[in-house]
Amino acid sequence: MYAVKEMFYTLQGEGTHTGRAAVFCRFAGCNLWSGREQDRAKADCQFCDTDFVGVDGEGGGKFATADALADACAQVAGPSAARLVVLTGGEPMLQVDEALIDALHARGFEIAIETNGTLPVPRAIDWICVSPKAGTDLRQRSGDELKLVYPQAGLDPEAVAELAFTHRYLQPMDGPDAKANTERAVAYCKAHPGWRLSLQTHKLLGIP
Ligand SMILES: C[S@@+](CC[C@H](N)C(=O)[O-])C[C@H]1O[C@@H](n2cnc3c(N)ncnc32)[C@H](O)[C@@H]1O
Ligand SMILES: Nc1nc2[nH]cc(C(=O)O)c2c(=O)[nH]1
Ligand code: SF4
Ligand SMILES: [Mg+2]
Repeated sequence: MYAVKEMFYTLQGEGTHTGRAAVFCRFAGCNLWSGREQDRAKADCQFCDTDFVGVDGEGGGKFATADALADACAQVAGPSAARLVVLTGGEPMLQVDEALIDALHARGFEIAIETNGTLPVPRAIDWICVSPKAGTDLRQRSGDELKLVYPQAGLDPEAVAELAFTHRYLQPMDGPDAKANTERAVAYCKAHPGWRLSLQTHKLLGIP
């Protein structure tokens, strides 16, 4: 059984594939925060911008089998739509398994994942984006893109710069200090050109 908060068709807003049409499948639940506001201050990840609690969002629900969930992803995309699916959450690696990967591939999907890296990701996934969180145990230490939310107290970019990722991004932390965080991220990228800036362009556009 898979618990999905919401599923929607939009443009990837972040990272290398910014601007690419994709189905987003947002799994319910995370191992670094309950998702309840009253728990945020004591959570392992305190800056989350996402509601991943429950299965009540648009296109969300409980899916009994991998085939049922993959069929739903195909339906959200529509017949002529892009065959890219982004598995996110919450923390998708709490639920993603080989059966789902196979079922999505069988329907012609290229599979990308957005993960906090605390759980290993199967290499059968086509695009692995890891976004490490300060103070957590990073187990997925390689992949296609490293997307560090910046700044994070206790997690300097230098500490993860040598990990085996093809692309490295700083993504300004959204929230009350978004403007200052963006300025700091710009300055860091200028001083350390191995890092590029990732903006959350869907927020700028006002799309999901
Ligand atoms: C909501 S998370 C879900 C996937 C996974 N749990 C993770 O953290 O990577 C999706 C992406 O949004 C980023 N993100 C979450 N809150 C953010 C914020 N306040 N500002 C900028 N990026 C944020 C995460 O770091 C991650 O790259
Ligand atoms: N458009 C859009 N792009 C995204 N890239 C990563 C997202 C996420 O929440 O994982 C996200 C999202 O929520 N919307
Ligand atoms: S790990 Fe990801 S989903 Fe979980 S609380 Fe942090 S940003 Fe949100
Ligand atoms: Mg998001």
